[in-house]
Amino acid sequence: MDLLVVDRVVKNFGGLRVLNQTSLTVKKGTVTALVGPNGSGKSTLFNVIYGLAPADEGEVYFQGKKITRYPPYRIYREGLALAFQLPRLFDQLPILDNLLLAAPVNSGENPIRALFTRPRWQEEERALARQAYEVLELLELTPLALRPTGQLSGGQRKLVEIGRVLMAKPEMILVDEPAAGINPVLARKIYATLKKLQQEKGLTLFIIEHRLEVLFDFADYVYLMDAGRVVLEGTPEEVLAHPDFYTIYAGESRPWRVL
Ligand SMILES: Nc1ncnc2c1ncn2[C@@H]1O[C@H](COP(=O)(O)OP(=O)(O)OP(=O)(O)O)[C@@H](O)[C@H]1O
Repeated sequence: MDLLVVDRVVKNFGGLRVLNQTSLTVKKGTVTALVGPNGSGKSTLFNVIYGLAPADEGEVYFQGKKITRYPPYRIYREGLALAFQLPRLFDQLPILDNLLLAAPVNSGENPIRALFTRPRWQEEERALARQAYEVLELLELTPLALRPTGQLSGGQRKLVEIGRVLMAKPEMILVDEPAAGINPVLARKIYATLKKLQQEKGLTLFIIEHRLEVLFDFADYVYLMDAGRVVLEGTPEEVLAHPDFYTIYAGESRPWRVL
């Protein structure tokens, strides 16, 4: 089943056409990769999908519903979340609090209602704490739960950002460069965690990444973008074996591929 459908999307910035009739689909329960040279339009496509930049033409559908001109908060409520490349976290607060603050609004936050519905919001708070600890466990961050988020490494911050997004129990997450600036061992750990989310929680992941040597070991399907268009697609093996892949992607032959 196609969870996300991008249909002939056009996005212009001034005189520059950044997305040029971009079309692709993401199947439910897959890890799908979006790769391409710098400036090919990958992040712009994520911004259009997530409602941060309105499309000039074309449509975006999520679970069969047209979401093209929805604002981000409505898209989030529909079950599609974006994990930012530079995590937006409260550095003074512990990891646990960052997760609790990311949870959808609950009845205890309205002081008048809270006065009359105490048992209910207390139970909600307990359920949220249980959920936050489940997320921490899944990301193997439990020992750091009470550590101020500002003290974490870049890779750990990315995991907390993914945890923050998981608190909304999304169907699908757009992840922009989870391994950027991260050492190879931690990059692999982040991808192993993402794969675990797919396998254990049935999550669908759509990931932009330049670290192909890590990404392609975990992806089920790959789209290669160039100048605002999808120019190649298939399994990682099919895409890597295509004679044009390296020319389009890097303009040279496999310097980064560890065989
Ligand atoms: N808000 C904006 N205003 C003007 N131009 C923009 C804006 N956002 C992106 N662009 C331009 O759109 C083009 C595509 O940018 P985008 O960030 O989508 O590419 P990308 O494929 O994600 O690149 P990278 O791999 O380097 O992150 C670039 O030429 C960029 O300068």
